[in-house]
Amino acid sequence: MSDAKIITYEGLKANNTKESLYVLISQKVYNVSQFIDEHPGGDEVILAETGKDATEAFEDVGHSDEARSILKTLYIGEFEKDGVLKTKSGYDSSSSSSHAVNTAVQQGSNMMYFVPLAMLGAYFAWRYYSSGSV
Ligand code: HEM
Repeated sequence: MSDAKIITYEGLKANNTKESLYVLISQKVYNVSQFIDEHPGGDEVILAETGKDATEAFEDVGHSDEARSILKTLYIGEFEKDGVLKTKSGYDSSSSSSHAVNTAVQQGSNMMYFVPLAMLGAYFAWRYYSSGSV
């Protein structure tokens, strides 16, 4: 892909009109202007990601292979290698917020152990009491 068009951070930000709406997914840039009206998930969710790195938003939804093949038809070019989005401090704040998400997920998985254990405990307590009374 040596002849791929390179889109800079500024280019990504500048193409934010109805005619050319660029989103960044996995270091590739896509023009979604023709697609947003047809998006099954609605235009707002994509509009919220234009000019930004939409990789997480796109992957979190668990888009189908069909969605990925549509994506290919919208391809514009590659995002500049050390694009500001990856290195600028502005990006750090979003990565620290994703750290918060990771922590929440870890806490969530602790709960995943706790809840079945609590239910098991409740079950044995119930068995203990009900066997005593019968
Ligand atoms: C620009 C690239 C995108 C393409 C080509 C695309 C394509 C699609 C397609 C084809 C579907 C139907 C279900 C499927 O096949 O997976 C879908 C659903 C959906 N998309 Fe996207 N999408 C894009 C970006 C996004 C972004 C950035 C978000 C942000 C959160 C998003 C949120 C959703 C949601 C929530 C649904 C589920 C809608 C529902 O089932 O009610 N999509 N998308």
